[in-house]
Amino acid sequence: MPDLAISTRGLRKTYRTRRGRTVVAVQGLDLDVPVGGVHGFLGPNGSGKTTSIRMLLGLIRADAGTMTVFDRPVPARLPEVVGRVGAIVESPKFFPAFSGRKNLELLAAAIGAPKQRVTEVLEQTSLGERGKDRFKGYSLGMKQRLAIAATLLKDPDLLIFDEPTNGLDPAGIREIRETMRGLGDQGKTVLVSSHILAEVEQVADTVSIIGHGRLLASGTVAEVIGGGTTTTVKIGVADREAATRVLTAAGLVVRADGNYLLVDGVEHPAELTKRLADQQLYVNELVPIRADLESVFLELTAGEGLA
Ligand SMILES: Nc1ncnc2c1ncn2[C@@H]1O[C@H](COP(=O)(O)OP(=O)(O)OP(=O)(O)O)[C@@H](O)[C@H]1O
Repeated sequence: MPDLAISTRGLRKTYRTRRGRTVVAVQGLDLDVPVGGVHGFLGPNGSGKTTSIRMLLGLIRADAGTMTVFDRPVPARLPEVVGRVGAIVESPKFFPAFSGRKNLELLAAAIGAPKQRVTEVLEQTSLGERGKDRFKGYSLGMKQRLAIAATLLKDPDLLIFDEPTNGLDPAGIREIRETMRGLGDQGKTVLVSSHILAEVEQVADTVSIIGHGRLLASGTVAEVIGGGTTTTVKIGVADREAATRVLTAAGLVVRADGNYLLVDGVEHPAELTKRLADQQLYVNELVPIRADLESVFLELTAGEGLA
């Protein structure tokens, strides 16, 4: 077993809504995050990611279960490790009229971080040149990177980012991804939650997939992809609409891809061609696509999280 930055066992949290309804947000979550590298914490909206992160950070109390951060039971011994943890759970507040650098200098002074750290963290988040510009002129991606820079001030070993790319354009998403990859490569542990697999697949070393507050799969990206028994195939067929109807009725997930169809969850491609041929629909091209995390995710979380 590798060294773990985070470990939870049987973690559980129930909310009571104002109308008296009970919502089980996290139900018996077992999560292991190895030390070093980027770990994707993945699940559909409402699957319990934010709730789990808030419990780990001691922001809300768990109903049951155990958690450790760097082998210390939390929340009991959180004070011993809190200095090694940086998190962005909600967007921090910065002064709009001050530059990014000035904002960071104020924060550094408040937490007792050396002033030269500010230059380092601006570099680490590729904000170096724009550090002297006013915060209010920053793009959303730059604001988010400044938030990451702020968490880096105290040089934490574990960084926790809850949906850091929400609302960003593709360029902003790429910048955040590169920042996370850089941190992982330096030996930091980065836990990043997301409901969008494509974003995390490219950057994560290991992943945990959750649904309805429970662990559905975990391991290296290759292990999780390899664990699926089915694959995605790309097919060319003249009447795509009719083919979609036939395949959907057979329980397969069909997506349009230009003049082709992508069919997820295929066990035997031959069966698919036979099914279509039975309806006088003839496949003129069939290419098995490497199983990707997206199709594994869709399979694992089918029907999950739509509370
Ligand atoms: N304060 C609360 N009171 C009542 N129910 C809540 C509260 N916070 C979260 N929930 C419910 O708990 C479940 C898990 O929510 P949570 O925010 O942890 O999921 P998530 O995976 O982070 O989703 P998202 O990606 O949408 O943030 C959802 O059904 C949500 O509606």
